[in-house]
Amino acid sequence: MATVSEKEWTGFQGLPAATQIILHTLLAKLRKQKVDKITIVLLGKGGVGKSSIVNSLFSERVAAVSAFRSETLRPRQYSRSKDGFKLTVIDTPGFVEAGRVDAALNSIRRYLLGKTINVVLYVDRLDGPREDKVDVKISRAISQAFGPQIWPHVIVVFTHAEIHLEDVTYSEFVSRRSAALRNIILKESRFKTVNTKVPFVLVENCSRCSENGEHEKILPDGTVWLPVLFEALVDLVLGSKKPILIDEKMIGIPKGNPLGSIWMPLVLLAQFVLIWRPIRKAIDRDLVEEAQRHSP
Ligand SMILES: Nc1nc2c(ncn2[C@@H]2O[C@H](COP(=O)(O)OP(=O)(O)OP(=O)(O)O)[C@@H](O)[C@H]2O)c(=O)[nH]1
Repeated sequence: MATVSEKEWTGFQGLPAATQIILHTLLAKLRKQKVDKITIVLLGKGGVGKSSIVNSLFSERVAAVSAFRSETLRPRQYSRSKDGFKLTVIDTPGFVEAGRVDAALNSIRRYLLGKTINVVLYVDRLDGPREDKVDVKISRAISQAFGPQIWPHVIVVFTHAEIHLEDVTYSEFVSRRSAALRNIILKESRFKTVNTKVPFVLVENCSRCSENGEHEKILPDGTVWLPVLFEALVDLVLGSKKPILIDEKMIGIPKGNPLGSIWMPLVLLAQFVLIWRPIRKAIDRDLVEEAQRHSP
């Protein structure tokens, strides 16, 4: 059973004033379109910063984070409300172990069954070596687990985005990394909507991240990333992407065994012809013989 906590979005007040102004504008935009709630699901490998994103989004330490062990052993749902708007974030355990997609993905999709979501944040680290083969497996697994229709709801989030490079500029590095992952997603997802690009956002969750004069966290190129993340969320939600219901049809969890329902009458008929009819005949024969033996 998931832990559900729904509280006032108090962390909002702790955000830098400039960020609050942008978020107020975004909330007004949502209100205008009569959107009073957004549900986000975080997916990705273990230790890439999913729980830290929950904390960054709420600007409050709601999810446990550890550098040494996985704190999210099962999906957990957090909600915060502000001025009639409710933000729900579902944190999930990493589903890739030693480069392989593991059973955690199955438990995640079962947890999500019956839930309506707006956005999936597919999280990976920007730093570190590229693992195209693993990215292929993850993209394929997400498509198989939720169906290709999930992809228009996905934003790729690269964490650990405060990196300092020597041989290449920051923007070049970011565009190479994002293009590589996007291409993999487009190829593996069977998501072929023309002109659709999977959006991506850069995030730096570290509390020691560089700041601008307004105390907003910034990336090496000066981007204030938290408002950019919220803008991407709102753009996706308002960009005619209706919320998606994770139902049995979508995730392919069968209600029963269809093969069983086709074959069962034949199995019963075969049992009747091959087993019960001969037994019944033998019993009738025995009864006749028994009656003949006892007759005078
Ligand atoms: N420098 C830096 N550290 C980060 C960032 N995001 C997360 N971390 C650190 O990475 C470690 C793992 O972060 P989590 O948020 O627990 O990662 P997770 O994906 O939720 O991990 P699981 O629970 O194993 O799935 C923690 O020590 C975080 O402080 C980031 O953007 N930059």
